[in-house]
Amino acid sequence: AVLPAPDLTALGGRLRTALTQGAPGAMARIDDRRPDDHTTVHQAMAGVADRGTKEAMNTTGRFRIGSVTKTFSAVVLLQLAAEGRVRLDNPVDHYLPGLLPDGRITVRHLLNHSSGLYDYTHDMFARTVPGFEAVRTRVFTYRQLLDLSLRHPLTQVPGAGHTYSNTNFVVVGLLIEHLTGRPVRAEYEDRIIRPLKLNDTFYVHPDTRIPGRHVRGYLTPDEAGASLVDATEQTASWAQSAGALISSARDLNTFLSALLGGRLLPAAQLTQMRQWIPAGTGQAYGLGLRRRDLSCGVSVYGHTGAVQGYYTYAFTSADGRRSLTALANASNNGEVHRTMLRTLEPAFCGKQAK
Ligand SMILES: C[C@@H](NC(=O)[C@@H](C)NC(=O)CCCC[C@H](NC(=O)C[NH3+])C(=O)[O-])C(=O)O
Repeated sequence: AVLPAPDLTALGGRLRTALTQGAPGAMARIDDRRPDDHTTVHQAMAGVADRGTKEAMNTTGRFRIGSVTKTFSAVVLLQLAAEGRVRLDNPVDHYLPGLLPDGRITVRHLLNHSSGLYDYTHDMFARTVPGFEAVRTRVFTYRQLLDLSLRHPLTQVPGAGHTYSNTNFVVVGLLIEHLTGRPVRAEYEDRIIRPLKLNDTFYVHPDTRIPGRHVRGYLTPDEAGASLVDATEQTASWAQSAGALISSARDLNTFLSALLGGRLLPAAQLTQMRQWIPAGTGQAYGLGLRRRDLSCGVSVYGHTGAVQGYYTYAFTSADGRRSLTALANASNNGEVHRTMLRTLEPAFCGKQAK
């Protein structure tokens, strides 16, 4: 179905609102492949990419994409499933005996966040800035992150519904490395980054630097009125296969368009990825993929990301012809998060009745 033209005025308004709510900068890029197969690129930006130099926000800089990484990890595991090297409904125990405390947890439970594994980031970041400072240069093994989770009992019976947990995609990373004998970086590069020519997309863990031209990210402390913390440099080792990729608006739009356009996974696996379980009002979760149902009746597919200093929103239409990536270089700021989610409507529903 042909979508209405994006409402760029409303989109720009949302970005400016995010600035009034505390984001140093915000931007959005829409790639729109029309029926005649010409692609139009729309861009909007506001504020600064760097509070020190006052460099203007831009849509070409690289940034930390947080949990949008989970969609990349899910694609790798689903490609392995297509190659017959893993079965989604096998228990994780079948591949990694004794790793998890409950033999009922399957590979699918990891990918749709229904395993019940406790999310260790709840403890790690209970106090936002001290928690970040304690881990920003640390390097964790997957096993250490899993051990932090296993200090807590399962939060639910495996398969009993969607309960989001970063731990699930740490185990996915462990599983990918076990099945392939290679680091997840090599699998991202060989299966996604190189084939799609994602030249702004990197997995540099545990290096703390963002390669090349990038947007600086600013963490909002819990204490009202406290100064923003420049969180640009970190190992992101607390996240790894759950959130440590670096990318750009162009590359994420290319990635999601290719994914929903059927150019990354065989049809059978894309169908599995779109097996939805409810995940809140107008939301559902598939396998490493979020679905959001917009007010105009359009559903969009992708993922959000929240890593210190960066909020990412990356979604595409059902056929992958229109993709939006929006970024605010702020985090731990609920108002900015809610405002940036409201870039989806102008991007995919166009002009709304006032
Ligand atoms: C939401 C998003 N999830 C992610 O991107 C994952 C990688 N991030 C988190 O789980 C939040 C970590 C804390 C961020 C910190 N917050 C705090 O420290 C709060 N005390 C911050 O906002 O920077 C998703 O899946 O959609």
